[in-house]
Amino acid sequence: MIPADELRNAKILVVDDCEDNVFMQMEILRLAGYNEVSSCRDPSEVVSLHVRNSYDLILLDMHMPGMNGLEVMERLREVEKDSYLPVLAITGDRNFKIAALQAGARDFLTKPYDMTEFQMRIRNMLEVRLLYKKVAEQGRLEKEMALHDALTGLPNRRLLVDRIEKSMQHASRGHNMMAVMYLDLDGFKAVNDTHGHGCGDELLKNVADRLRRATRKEDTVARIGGDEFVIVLSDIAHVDDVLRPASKILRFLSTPFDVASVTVSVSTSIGIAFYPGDGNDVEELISRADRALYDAKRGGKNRYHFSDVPVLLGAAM
Ligand SMILES: Nc1nc2c(ncn2[C@@H]2O[C@H](COP(=O)(O)OP(=O)(O)OP(=O)(O)O)[C@@H](O)[C@H]2O)c(=O)[nH]1
Repeated sequence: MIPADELRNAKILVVDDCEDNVFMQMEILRLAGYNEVSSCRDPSEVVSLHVRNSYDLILLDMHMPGMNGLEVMERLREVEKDSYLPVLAITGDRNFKIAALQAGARDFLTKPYDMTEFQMRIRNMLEVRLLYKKVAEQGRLEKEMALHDALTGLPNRRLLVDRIEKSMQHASRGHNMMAVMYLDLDGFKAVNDTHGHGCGDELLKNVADRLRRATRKEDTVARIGGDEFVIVLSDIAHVDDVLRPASKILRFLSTPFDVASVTVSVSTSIGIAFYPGDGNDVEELISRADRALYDAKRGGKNRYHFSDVPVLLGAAM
């Protein structure tokens, strides 16, 4: 059920060209305890007001000069993204009831209306509207959780695959390159072993923040496992477009972290693969970057290693 204070704070718009009607409805709503009620006497303003304020309920008079309630609803449908029109149609003409419902109104009141009926219908409509919003928000959160890592909030492997695909398509259209950087922290296990798993978790969150800061907004930073991260770099035209962020990341992550009241030090090794030079599909690119990462680890850690740099970037280096 919807808590009473949420109902009282629902946003309501009264639309009627007649000042007396507006006054009376506002009074009834005020007496019923609703705090967020506003009004409008010009039907042509309803859509822009709704876009700005996203009302939970619009009490809409059907007969207004210039634009009737049905026309207002038609325009509201164009802007209402989730196709739920929170409209309670008010009409003195019984023949208008069906047309109003067909146009998308959730309920109607026929004038003259009974005060109690007016209040009950408003309450019922608001309950449904607010429940609908909760369900939609829950769905959005679940979708978000399915694509993000719970600890750091970064994209997970599923979303990463999609981002790499899009970046490859973008590179292909622009006759450009993109790069996949595969990172694995050096010495992370020792942090867990010495300071505990909680401290290790905090460190991973701090690493995620620094990686975000070391990259551009349009790049994707994903966490795909324990201490493993992947970064997608789009619009690569020159080797410097990769060398610069790679060096920055090495520098950022080898700077000590203050976590859980201790200072800990790690570094990172990075393997880098390019599209189209190193592969033409997502899994191949990730696996080439992973192998390059292995070479970086074997080469002494705290460094980056290209998958196939001489072939791809010979001219640029
Ligand atoms: N705190 C924490 N630890 C994790 C998580 N997931 C995996 N781990 C641990 O992370 C460690 C990763 O192992 P390694 O990559 O071999 O550790 P490392 O010391 O960085 O090894 P090198 O890469 O060789 O330097 C393991 O000890 C895992 O148990 C997590 O979500 N939180």
